[in-house]
Amino acid sequence: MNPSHIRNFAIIAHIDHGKSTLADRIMEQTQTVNDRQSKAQLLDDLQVEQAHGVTVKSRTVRNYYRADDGQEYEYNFIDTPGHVDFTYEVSKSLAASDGAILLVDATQGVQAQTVANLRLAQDNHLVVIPVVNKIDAAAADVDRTIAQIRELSPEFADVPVLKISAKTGLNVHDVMEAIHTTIPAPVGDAKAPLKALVFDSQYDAFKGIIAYVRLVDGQLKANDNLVLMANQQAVAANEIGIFAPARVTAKQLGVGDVGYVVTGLKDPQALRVGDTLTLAANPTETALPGYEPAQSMVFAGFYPQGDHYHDLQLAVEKLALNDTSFHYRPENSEALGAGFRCGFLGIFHLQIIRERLHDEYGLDVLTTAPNVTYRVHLKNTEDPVIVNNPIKFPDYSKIDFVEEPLAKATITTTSESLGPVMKLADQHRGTLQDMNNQGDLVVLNYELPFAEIAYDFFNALKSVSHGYATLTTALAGYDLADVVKIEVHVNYARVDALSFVVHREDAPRVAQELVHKLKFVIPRKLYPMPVQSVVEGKALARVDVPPLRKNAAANGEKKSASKKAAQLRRQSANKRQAAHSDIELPQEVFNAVLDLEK
Ligand SMILES: Nc1nc2c(ncn2[C@@H]2O[C@H](COP(=O)(O)OP(=O)(O)OP(=O)(O)O)[C@@H](O)[C@H]2O)c(=O)[nH]1
Repeated sequence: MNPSHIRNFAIIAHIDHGKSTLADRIMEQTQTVNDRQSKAQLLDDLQVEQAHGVTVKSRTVRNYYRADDGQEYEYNFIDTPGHVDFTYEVSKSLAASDGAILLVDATQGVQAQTVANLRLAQDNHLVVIPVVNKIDAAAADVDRTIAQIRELSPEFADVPVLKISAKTGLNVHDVMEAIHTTIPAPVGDAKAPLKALVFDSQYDAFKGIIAYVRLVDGQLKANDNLVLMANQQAVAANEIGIFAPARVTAKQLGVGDVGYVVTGLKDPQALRVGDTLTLAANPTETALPGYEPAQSMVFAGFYPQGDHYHDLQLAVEKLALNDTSFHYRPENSEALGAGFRCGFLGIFHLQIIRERLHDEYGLDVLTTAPNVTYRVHLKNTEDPVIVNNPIKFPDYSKIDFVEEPLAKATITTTSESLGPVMKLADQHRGTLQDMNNQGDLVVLNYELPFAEIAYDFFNALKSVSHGYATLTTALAGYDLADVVKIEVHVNYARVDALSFVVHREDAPRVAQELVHKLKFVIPRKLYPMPVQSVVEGKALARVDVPPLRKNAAANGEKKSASKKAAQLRRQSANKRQAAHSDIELPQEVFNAVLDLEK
């Protein structure tokens, strides 16, 4: 299609404000999907997405729209995730778009993520169409929401704000029209050498790596010989096509088109999102700017259960290709053997990756307690040691001082919950930087240690604010931290995979809580086993895991024969387990560490 009739746009919004619902309506109105395909949510097809009701991966779909002016337009839209952990996915989608629809729920008004996503869109110089959604809902306050939108940015001061219900379809037609009248057509040179941005990728079991591309200049034809500019990797365009929303093959893609290339590459490391694809025979001179790689904020160990190391290796490689903000590298633990140290954008991201391993690869992994990256300065050395695995935390006698990452956290909340929210931030060592009002909401800027928000801060925030407060975070640098490593010894032997780092003042309390939790989850042996929390060489807390029950056959209690037999069976099962390895570490043991109030 002529580029003047193409529109590439993203839909951005706060979580649950209705992006996926609007995407479904757009596909219906353009007959991209027929009724038979029309499930409740067409786009959120990952199992994790349906389970949590949130979008995790961005999606791309091409639609053809016959506009009121009689012309046909090609609408490529990219549905984006709304959860704070997935901002990186949003910025990738925006780099492939020329405009964005900013959706605001009329029952909730402007929220923190609305503001954050609008900033991202403005950073990418996108034209933004403001839209109020859910006007059908009883609790909708349309006028207030419009007033809030106008306050958000001078560019909204006197543009029309559309009022729709994505659920009923009311006024969605106005959005369809605004897209071609407001968002600019892509600009590019069809005669120049091919220049295509790889903005996402996916691993297909049969076809290998599939690159999602947006063409900037030139043309791309099936069977072209291509090259990835970052590492000069050769790529054969075995198959090219578009998303409708499933993949549909095409013969050629032109300026402004969004589509896919089946690269034939099998090694998940071979392709980096953000790279530029060009023709091998006639390459473009300069690559596109690409993106900064996402920075992992939270780390945890993944270990296979049973004999599945290689399955886990393949699975994490493929997941990392599909989700470029997920990082991994091999690591070893004395207690658990070979596994991976994985980096995530946040705890919710960790949870999603675990669930995807389960749903998409049938793998259940043991997950060690998450932690942030510490900079440990040793005595008599210049450069700090970077530690993102507590096992590697240096011995306290060698440490001069430690620094931990600080987060700049922006909390948006209602004035009613201001008190409890500030108290919570205080309890988590937050320092208030500034505070201002945005309509009926209060925006608080805090600096607080990343470790404090890495665990359950978000859930606690939701609970003290009755679900209203939202949070966005960014790395603000590093700061001195008085932290210590807690080691767990079971039966006088250190279990390395259970080590974690806490603030010194919390150590005595956490050490006590931990051993009491472990008492009930460490599998029992025939003899009592001491469990100790050790900090800087001293045992701060101890409990004894009681031995397995007395021998059922030998005890003198009067019991019916069948009860005795059942008890014997249970007991021999326990014995078999105990004989297996010295100390077994089921996930519950790690959960005891995960659930601690640190
Ligand atoms: N009443 C009403 N409910 C709506 C409307 N649009 C969406 N919803 C509901 O709002 C909820 C969230 O909608 P989604 O489309 O899943 O929201 P989303 O923004 O895609 O959410 P994430 O993918 O999690 O970021 C769903 O229960 C929808 O049925 C609307 O116009 N009116």
